[in-house]
Amino acid sequence: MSTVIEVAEVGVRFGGVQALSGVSLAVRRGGTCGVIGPNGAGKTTLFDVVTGLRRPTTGTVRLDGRDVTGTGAVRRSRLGLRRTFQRPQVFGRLTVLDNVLAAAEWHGGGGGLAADLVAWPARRRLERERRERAAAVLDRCGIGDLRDAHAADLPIGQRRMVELARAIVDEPAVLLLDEPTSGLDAEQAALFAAVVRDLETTVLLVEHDVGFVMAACERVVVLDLGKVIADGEPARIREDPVVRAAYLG
Ligand SMILES: Nc1ncnc2c1ncn2[C@@H]1O[C@H](COP(=O)(O)OP(=O)(O)OP(=O)(O)O)[C@@H](O)[C@H]1O
Repeated sequence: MSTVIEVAEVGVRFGGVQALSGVSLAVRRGGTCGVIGPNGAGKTTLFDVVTGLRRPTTGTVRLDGRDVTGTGAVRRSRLGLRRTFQRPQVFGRLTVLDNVLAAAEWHGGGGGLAADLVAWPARRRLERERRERAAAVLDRCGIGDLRDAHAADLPIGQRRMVELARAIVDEPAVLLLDEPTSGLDAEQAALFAAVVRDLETTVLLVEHDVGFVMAACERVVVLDLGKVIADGEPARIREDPVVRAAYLG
């Protein structure tokens, strides 16, 4: 099984603070990996390095075998990387369905008015398929009945589900989730974990809620003081004495 996300010997230094040192991890195609660790462990910094918001001081990042260490966030998104944010980013004035449609790529092509007229039936079919795809994703995320609501009127938990629907509607190659459960109630968190587990996408997530990470991820990496102190299956991580001492207590 090939590796899609590969972080090799990454170090990040902020002045006198070594936020990450010698961090390596690899996520296989279709795998779901969660990163946990106490406050200040370096989770956000690692996330920013993978999304392209921060260039590491040392080490390399590869996406699907391609070295992207010096590649910006926009270009990484063109390579099929999508992310969500700690505060959900949605268009408040648009309906829930339109939020997802705005994120769903339009494969109908350009060509102006003449091309529009000639290709009209085919484009109408593509548009219908796109709407069906968007509606199906909303159902999957448990917000199908909210399709006509304005995103701004929704509580944060539902807005987070809208953001997830937007992120997965095009079945991205790689999905990064930053603190996905903040604002979710227990039922929404369970649904979120189930949706993420069923994705064929390769997923890396950073999260405080250890229970969620154990439920949603097949792999867990534990950071402490900028270093990987454990990396393995949830059951093993839960029992790991080093992790218990540093973090789980
Ligand atoms: N821009 C910055 N300038 C200086 N130091 C920083 C910067 N960003 C992070 N740090 C430091 O790097 C270390 C790792 O921070 P980071 O935010 O990555 O940890 P974290 O695990 O995400 O923490 P939290 O769980 O609190 O969000 C901390 O010591 C932090 O103070």
